[in-house]
Amino acid sequence: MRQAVEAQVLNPHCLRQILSDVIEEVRQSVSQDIDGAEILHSLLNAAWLQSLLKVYECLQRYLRDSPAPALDYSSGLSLELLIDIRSLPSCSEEAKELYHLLRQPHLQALLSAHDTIALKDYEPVLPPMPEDLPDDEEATRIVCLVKNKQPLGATIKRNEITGEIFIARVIHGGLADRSGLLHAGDRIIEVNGFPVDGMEPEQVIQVVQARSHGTIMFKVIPITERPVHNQTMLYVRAMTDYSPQQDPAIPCADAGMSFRRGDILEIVDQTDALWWQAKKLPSSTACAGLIPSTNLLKRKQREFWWSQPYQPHTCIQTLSTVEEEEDLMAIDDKCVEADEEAFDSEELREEEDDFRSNIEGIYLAGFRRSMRLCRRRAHSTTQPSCNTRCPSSCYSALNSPYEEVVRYQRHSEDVHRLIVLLGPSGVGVNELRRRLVEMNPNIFQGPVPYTTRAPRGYEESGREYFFVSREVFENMVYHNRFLEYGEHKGNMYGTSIESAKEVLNSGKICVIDIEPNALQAVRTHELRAFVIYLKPPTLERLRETRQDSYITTNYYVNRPFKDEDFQEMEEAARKIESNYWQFFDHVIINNELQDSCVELLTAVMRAQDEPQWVPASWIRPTSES
Ligand SMILES: Nc1ncnc2c1ncn2[C@@H]1O[C@H](COP(=O)(O)OP(=O)(O)OP(=O)(O)O)[C@@H](O)[C@H]1O
Repeated sequence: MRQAVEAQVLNPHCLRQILSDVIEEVRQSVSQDIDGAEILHSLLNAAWLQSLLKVYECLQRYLRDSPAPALDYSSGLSLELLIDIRSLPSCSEEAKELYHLLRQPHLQALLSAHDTIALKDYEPVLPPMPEDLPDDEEATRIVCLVKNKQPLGATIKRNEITGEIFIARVIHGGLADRSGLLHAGDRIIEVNGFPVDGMEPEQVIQVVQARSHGTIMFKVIPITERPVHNQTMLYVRAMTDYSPQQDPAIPCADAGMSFRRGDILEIVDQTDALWWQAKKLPSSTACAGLIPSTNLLKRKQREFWWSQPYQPHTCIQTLSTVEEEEDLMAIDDKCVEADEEAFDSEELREEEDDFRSNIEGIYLAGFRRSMRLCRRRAHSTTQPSCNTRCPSSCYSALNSPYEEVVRYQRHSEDVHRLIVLLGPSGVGVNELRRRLVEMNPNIFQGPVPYTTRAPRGYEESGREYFFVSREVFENMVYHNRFLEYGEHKGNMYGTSIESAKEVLNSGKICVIDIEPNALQAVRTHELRAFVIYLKPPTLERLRETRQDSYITTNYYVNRPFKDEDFQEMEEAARKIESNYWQFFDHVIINNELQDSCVELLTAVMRAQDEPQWVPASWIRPTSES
């Protein structure tokens, strides 16, 4: 067998046959459960290997046949033909088709490429090798790079004692990297014939940039031992904004990459402890950019905290301060305290509103006004008590500037992902949630909330609410069983984790709306929340679209929107976005109601059926989560 194989290898056309024989043999090993056979089988079966073999066969055939071009002026010939056909007094259908084909830009490009190869007219012509090369060829290397519009893709540094210039890093996917000839640690002796020892790095760059195109010749002493790096693929979600142009510490601002909170980054190189290389996804460029490492960014964030009052413009933007958070809550507290009695006079209308949540015998739980009003004063479980439920996963996302993410595709037999809607008060969260549930109550459902208030005559426990005693409610709070809860007119209201899980376990898609500060409670391994942010449109569009809409305020059950309401909504949206944008999986600008409904439905179905980026800890839960 071995001899036969060796004989056949000489004949490249048989390679594919040999490969398929080997695959067959390995397949038998797979069925015998032999260790490693499965990996080998999938490797040998890979489409790229088959393609590679085809290319190899073509090249072999080329070597054997040594084809020569029949002519080297096919573009000119095609032009002559076009002129001839056009000058014909009348032409056949075939001639017309030929004329049409020859005029196609793709065919003209192909003919032009053919002529270039036939004439061996290769660009650019590299300069001749310098004559004064040292005898020891290993000691120096001459590298000629052809410069195009792309930057060189390497940064340099100077040894302050010796004045020698070294390549500090090679940017992944850049010109230098793709050449495979320059490496971090190589010492540069000359650039385009100029000795660079003793020069400042900026002067060296000027020499490099002096030629905007053509070739750049480096004489380098290659680093003797190149470190071997086993780079692992890492994807992260940025939890902060970063701008290299505003970062004085970056080694080369032009090589830096800016990003915004929520951007997904592919980290392609972590060899440097301070500066990583990354690409923003979806990426259209092969070249990576420099970004600060986790440790460096954390350090910058700490420095930012200390210098905040004095340094308004900075390269990073961190999460909100505690004061800002309190400010968001303070407006509601003031309003409620100012006119607590106004609610009593609206009691009847509140009940009427309750009835609207019953369509054709189906009760839509969780849309009650009392529940909505109480949430404005809500205390999120994430504040004091989350520590016991998710000690690291809740806070790590807030503390770490990058959150590791993985691509997750829900299996059809898995429970659905929790759908979370949030937005500034009045933007339309309830309206859209209600419309979604009403669209198909057999698919979409909200969780049944808990309350300590007494049931009314028509209410049933487990339908509108779970009616529990204050003692039971407080016990649930103590055990972190609420995603969020609050108090309204002396009664407690809350949405429990179990209520949401119950809907999910029944096979339905659970749709809830929460206040932003409860976000960390839903971003867990078990709920795998998909967060949809409803953003208000411009003030102008709000005025136009909300003419027949009503706002639920702390004073009035329903009243038309005023301009101040729209301004407050915009302001609240701005604060939510500046604090929580990185957690949004999808953003809907709630402009036209009908369009928003369609977009919501599409996003919800995509969340369930298409791959999404989710925190890696959801898929590889740590012992704490
Ligand atoms: N795109 C829209 N165009 C016109 N009116 C809308 C639109 N979206 C919502 N509305 C209306 O705006 C009003 C407020 O909406 P909704 O009650 O859903 O607000 P919300 O975001 O739930 O705020 P809150 O939690 O304070 O009640 C309702 O009358 C609703 O019908």
